[in-house]
Amino acid sequence: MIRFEHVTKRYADGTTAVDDLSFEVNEGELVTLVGPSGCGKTTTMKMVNRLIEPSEGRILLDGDDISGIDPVQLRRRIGYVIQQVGLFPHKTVLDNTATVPHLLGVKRAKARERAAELLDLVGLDPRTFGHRYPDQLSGGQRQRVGVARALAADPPVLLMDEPFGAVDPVVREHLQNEFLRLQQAVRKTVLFVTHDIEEAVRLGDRIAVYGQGRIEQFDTPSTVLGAPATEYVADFVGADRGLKRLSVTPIEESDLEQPPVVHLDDPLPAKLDAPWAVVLDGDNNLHGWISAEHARVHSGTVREHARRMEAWLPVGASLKQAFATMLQHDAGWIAVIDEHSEGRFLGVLTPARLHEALRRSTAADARDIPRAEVELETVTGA
Ligand SMILES: Nc1ncnc2c1ncn2[C@@H]1O[C@H](COP(=O)(O)OP(=O)(O)OP(=O)(O)O)[C@@H](O)[C@H]1O
Repeated sequence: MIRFEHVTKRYADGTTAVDDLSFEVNEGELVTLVGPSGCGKTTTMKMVNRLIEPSEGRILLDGDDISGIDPVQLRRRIGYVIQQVGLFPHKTVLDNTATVPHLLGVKRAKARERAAELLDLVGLDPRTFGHRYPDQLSGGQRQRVGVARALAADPPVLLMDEPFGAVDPVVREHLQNEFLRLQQAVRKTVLFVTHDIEEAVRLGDRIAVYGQGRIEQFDTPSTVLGAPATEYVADFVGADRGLKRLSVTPIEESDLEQPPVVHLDDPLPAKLDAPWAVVLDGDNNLHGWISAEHARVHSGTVREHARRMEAWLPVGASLKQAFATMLQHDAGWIAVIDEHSEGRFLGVLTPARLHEALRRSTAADARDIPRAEVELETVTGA
């Protein structure tokens, strides 16, 4: 979708901001460009919409060399979101959002209708916010308007330059989560510049870690964290990269342990093969749990004695969420369910399994093979 071929940018004063850069962003993919200040991220991005022209090499958009596309035409295919949102101060939020489609010839009423939908999509109720002016919004709300406006012309490509850089960390995380949800719905091809490695790994399908004018590693967040290509990348992602990995590694079904299971209408079991059993209802959905000791000394049905289970997560949630849930509920294990089939119980995740999952995913990423096919022994060297 976006392809850089040996692109170099030298500024007039001799600064080489980008040096022989080649990489490709696939359709519908979100790639984050991350690196320290001055490493060439913004220069890279601005060459895509021809705000900056490369000195050497070429950039292709959907197979077309962009140097042959009229910049105005080109920018219609590319939404652009920057930190200083650049909203028109004298226009309402609704009109700010409707500006581009209106310029492109969409009738004003239709453009406003579309703008209202987009504001809704980015979490701003158009009835509350549509008629406000930019200075009547918080920083986070202004950023959302910026995103809505960039999406208004429905461009296939979005360029985002530190769009959430100016808001406090809590709002920032909120905006990031909203943006991820939005991206799942709209599936744009996104280049996202940030100097924050946390933001890069949270948002990126793949991340490009920049050194001076060059990409040091271009890979999935879990591979960059699990197997940094160079010392520089290892340093940049930080000594706590193991912790960061938790947040980008999902719980998979193959990670789960199968404990003893009883059903609500069963009589209390006199003996269990484990200190506890998971309790399911008639549809095999999670109900709760029961301890073996309790079952041994009482009588009646499971229903009368089962305890509710608070510590559960859907499959696909991150290992970090799993760890947090264990801590929050002071639980030695958590139940994992399939949200897509009305909460069917899939198994449990224990701390040992969590640890295995993390190690297995590092090894799989490093060797580019599916996680389920990696044996733990081959990782630990046992
Ligand atoms: N117009 C210019 N003329 C000369 N040098 C420039 C110009 N614009 C940028 N540079 C230099 O090019 C290098 C890359 O700048 P760029 O803005 O792409 O970095 P960046 O990674 O986006 O940094 P930041 O995170 O601070 O925005 C820097 O050394 C910068 O000083």
